[in-house]
Amino acid sequence: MIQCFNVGKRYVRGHEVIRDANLQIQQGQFVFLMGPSGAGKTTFLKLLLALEPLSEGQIVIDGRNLRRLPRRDIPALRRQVGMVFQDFKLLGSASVLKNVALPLEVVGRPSAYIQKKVHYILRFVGLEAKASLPCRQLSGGEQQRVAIARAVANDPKIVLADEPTGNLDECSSERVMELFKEIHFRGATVIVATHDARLPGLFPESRKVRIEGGRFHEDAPIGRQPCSGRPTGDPWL
Ligand SMILES: Nc1ncnc2c1ncn2[C@@H]1O[C@H](COP(=O)(O)OP(=O)(O)OP(=O)(O)O)[C@@H](O)[C@H]1O
Repeated sequence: MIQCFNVGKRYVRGHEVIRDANLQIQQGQFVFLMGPSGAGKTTFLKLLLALEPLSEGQIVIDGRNLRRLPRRDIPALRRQVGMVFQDFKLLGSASVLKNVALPLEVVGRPSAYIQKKVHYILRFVGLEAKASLPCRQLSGGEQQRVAIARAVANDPKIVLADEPTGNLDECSSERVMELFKEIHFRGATVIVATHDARLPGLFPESRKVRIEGGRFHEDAPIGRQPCSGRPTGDPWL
C-alpha cells in the first residue's frame, strides 16, 4: 500500500509543486494520475521512487516511511518498483535483450532463468523478433515497449509509468494500455501518469486521481477493480 500524508514538494529556487497532498493507494489498484503539463505528475512519481526528497509530510510504502528509510535501503525499495520513464532511459547501443535482462542480472538471477524470463516478456510485449537489435534502431513505440518490459522484468509490486503513450499513435497507445492491464492482472499496483484524457477510457474500472493546485483530487468514486489474478510463485513462467 502507498500512503501519502500531507505531502509537499518544493524544488530549490522553485515554487511549491505539491502541497498538503493526501492519497492512499491499495496494493493491486490501477490508478491514472491525471493533470496538465507541469501539474506535478513526474514529481510525484519521483517522490515515490525516492529520486527526489520530500519537502513536507510523509510517504509510506508497504509500511516503510521514506523519510526514515536509511540510504542503504533505497536500492531494495527501488527493486520493488518498476519505472517506465518519459524518456525511456534505455541503453541505446545495447540490445533489446540486454536492456530487459539488466534488472534481473543486477539482483543475481541465474542466467538460465534470465534467458527464459526475458524471452517470455519480449514475446509478451511483441518484440521477440527484435531481441538482438540495438535499442536505438527501434521506433519510439517499440522503445516504449522495451521500457515497459524492463520495468516489469523483476516482477515489481508497483509499476510507475510516466506518459507511457506520449508520442504514440492510437493503435500503439491501446497496445501499451493492454500491457499495463495485463501487468495489473498479474498482481501489480500500476500508476500511469498522463495528461491524455482519453487513456482512462481504455480501462474504465481504473481509479482516476487528478493533481490540481498541488493537491490530489479523486475524479470518480473508486469502483471495484478486477481482482488480482496473481498466484504465488513466478507470475510469468
Ligand atoms: N528539477 C527541477 N527543478 C526545479 N523545478 C522543477 C524540477 N523538475 C520539475 N520542476 C517544476 O515542477 C513543476 C512540475 O513538473 P513535473 O515534471 O512534475 O510536471 P508534470 O505534471 O509531470 O508535467 P508533464 O506532463 O509536462 O511531464 C514544473 O513547474 C516544473 O518546471
